[in-house]
Amino acid sequence: MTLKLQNVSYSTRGTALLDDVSFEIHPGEIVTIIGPNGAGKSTLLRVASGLLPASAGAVTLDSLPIDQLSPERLALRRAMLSQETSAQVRFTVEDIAGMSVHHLPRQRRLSLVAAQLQRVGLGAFAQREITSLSGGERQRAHLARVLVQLEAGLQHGQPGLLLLDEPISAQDPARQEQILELARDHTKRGGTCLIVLHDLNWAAACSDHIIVLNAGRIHLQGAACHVLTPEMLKDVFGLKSPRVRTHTATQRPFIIPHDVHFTAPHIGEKPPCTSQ
Ligand SMILES: Nc1ncnc2c1ncn2[C@@H]1O[C@H](COP(=O)(O)OP(=O)(O)OP(=O)(O)O)[C@@H](O)[C@H]1O
Repeated sequence: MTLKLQNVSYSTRGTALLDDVSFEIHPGEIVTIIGPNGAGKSTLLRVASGLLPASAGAVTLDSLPIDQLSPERLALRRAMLSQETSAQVRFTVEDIAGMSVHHLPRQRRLSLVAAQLQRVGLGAFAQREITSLSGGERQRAHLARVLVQLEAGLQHGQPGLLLLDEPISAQDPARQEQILELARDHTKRGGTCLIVLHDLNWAAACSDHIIVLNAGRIHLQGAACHVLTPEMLKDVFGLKSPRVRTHTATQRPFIIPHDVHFTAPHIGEKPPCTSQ
């Protein structure tokens, strides 16, 4: 599934939240969007998913204008994990994960749900109420729902578009790795993936292409090594003294976000890492 945005803008109540955004994602690729709070990342994901209509420009999925796809056809082609995964209602985890495929025969639905709950580490949680889960578990229950939707769509054609808005924000380090591996598995099968990430080192590690969004506009886009520079980190994120190194094994950049400015006031009383 190829996603293409051409000169896309989005405004609401006279405020421009996205301005002239263009990029493409092809099957097999992970593209990440990074940018400061309020840059427009979630808005961009919603416009790319067809949940919000672009005010100007075009969004297409395999050359089809997204606003011409019925909700049913759209649901077979793309699935999105939103940033907000709070739950007030007393659904079970199994109910949540199966929400997008309630129209399928029961056995088929349950087997799809069981497989995806297993993949996100919630195999034993199917009958738990969603309200009883921790924040990280709840986020993974919703991820299972998204994966179920994509698996169901697979029966009707090629692997779809996976849109993830901060999918690792509530996860411990091992789960962060696991979730980004699930995204990579999706692209290895020919799927397409667009992810919003705040963790710049994970963005460096997992992306084929990075889009830096600032104040609704694309500031820069390209490979991690071209995008994640000290200049960009200062200009866009306002970091005072970022350092960028290159991982010797992967040749990808990694960022040390702060230097002596952050630690200096605390130095003096006790060195942080002395042996006993
Ligand atoms: N309905 C709306 N009306 C007015 N402003 C809005 C509306 N929705 C979002 N905004 C504003 O648009 C900007 C972009 O919001 P968005 O949620 O896309 O940012 P983001 O980059 O995802 O931020 P974060 O990193 O904090 O999640 C924010 O300043 C937000 O307050």
